Amino acid sequence: MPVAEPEVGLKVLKGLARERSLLTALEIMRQEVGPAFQITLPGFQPAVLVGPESNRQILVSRRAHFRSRGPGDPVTKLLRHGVLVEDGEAHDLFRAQMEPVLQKPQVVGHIGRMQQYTDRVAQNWRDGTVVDMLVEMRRLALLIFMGTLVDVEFGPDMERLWRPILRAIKYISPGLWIIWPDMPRFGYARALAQLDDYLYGLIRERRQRVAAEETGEPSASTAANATDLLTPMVRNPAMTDDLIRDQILTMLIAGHDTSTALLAWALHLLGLYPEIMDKARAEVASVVGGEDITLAHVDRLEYLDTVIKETLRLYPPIHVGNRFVTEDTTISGYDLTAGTRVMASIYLSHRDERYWDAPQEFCPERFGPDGARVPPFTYIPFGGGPRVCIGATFAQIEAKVVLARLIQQFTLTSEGRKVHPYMGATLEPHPGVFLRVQRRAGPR
Ligand code: HEM
Repeated sequence: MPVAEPEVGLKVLKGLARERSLLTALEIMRQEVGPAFQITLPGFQPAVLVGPESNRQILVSRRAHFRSRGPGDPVTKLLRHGVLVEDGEAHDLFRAQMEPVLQKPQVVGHIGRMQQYTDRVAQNWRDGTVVDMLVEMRRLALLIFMGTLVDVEFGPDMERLWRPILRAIKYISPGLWIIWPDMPRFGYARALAQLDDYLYGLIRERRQRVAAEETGEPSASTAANATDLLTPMVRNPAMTDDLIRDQILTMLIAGHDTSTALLAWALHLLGLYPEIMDKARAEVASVVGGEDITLAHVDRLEYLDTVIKETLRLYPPIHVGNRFVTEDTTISGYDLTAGTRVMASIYLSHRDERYWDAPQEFCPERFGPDGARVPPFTYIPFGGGPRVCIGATFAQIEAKVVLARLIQQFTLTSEGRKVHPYMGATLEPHPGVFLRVQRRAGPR
């Protein structure tokens, strides 16, 4: 596997110091070394692979030569037997259990609630003030995820659980643990226990609700044709409280932190490019007008769809597919020995000059009818193959509803503050997305 010459190493260090972003380091390595390279830091020597052929082999054709997580990985420690951690049969069983709720016919049933939650968050914005959309979109993504996919009102618990959730995200974000897997992690235990208390409490309540329905007692909602993730799990005798906790926490983290990033990036880019914002607004005005958003509108918001796709290209919230080689294998002609950490760089594939025109530019039109096509597995914001994102449909519908509603209701203008991508659990706009909000006059 190619490695960087010392002078490239120097360039990388300079880039790091200038941009304060590890992505800059990866971009310099890609430019100087090529689409496959090995990082050679003490204790951290992943093989980084870029481009459709590598992506296809890692995600599909040679996937049996990899596993997703190491035992010392904080993701494994936190999410235990969650679908994101498990491989093989256990993975397939958990996944099959959750998939029906995440199909389009079920997800579109949540459009009304997605919009209501958007209104609820936005009603606290004071006209003319500057709002940090990174924070607001997290609030919203949490309300939407819990309200629709867990069927629980999260509002009353938001403030109490805000910090524990951020601690859980920090716990799994890249850090020193990558080179020192057993390092002591102070300052997390209490927050994570608080989150667990909440989740186990939810499971207990749901078991009671389902039991009450089965004995014919009246209850708040019907579990029989549930469209949430929790109720069917509670009904499944094979699912213990621990296993359910692992799946719900997995989905809560994977399902809201990514949406937070996507929505915040999209608003950042729309704020930065007023002419693209104007086009999106014109489309929302002509398709939705002053009405509430319905499935028919969602399907017809084609330009907004390209804005979302292009946002995911430039700033994929999950910017890398991490794998470990379990048996010696070859990817794109490079030999990889068992035990090697492999990073399929979604970020670099999405900016690969071999496949994209002007890859650094924000240009939604490239996903429109006249845009140039790229080879399969070049654009993989949701991964691919059997581990493709289980929430991809949900996330895309949610993004459209939220953005369309905000564009319909508000004029959003950028404060022009510099933003850079920060590698947390997801790729986040750092230090935040500061937009001035002005409620639009006219019919609601
Ligand atoms: C913009 C939003 C989202 C993005 C960009 C995204 C991206 C991804 C990517 C790239 C993967 C594959 C990772 C890999 O192969 O290593 C993935 C997997 C996953 N995503 Fe998402 N995701 C999003 C939203 C969601 C939502 C809303 C949920 C849940 C409701 C979710 C749950 C999961 C789970 C559980 C997996 C693991 C699937 C498996 O291993 O079988 N994601 N996601």
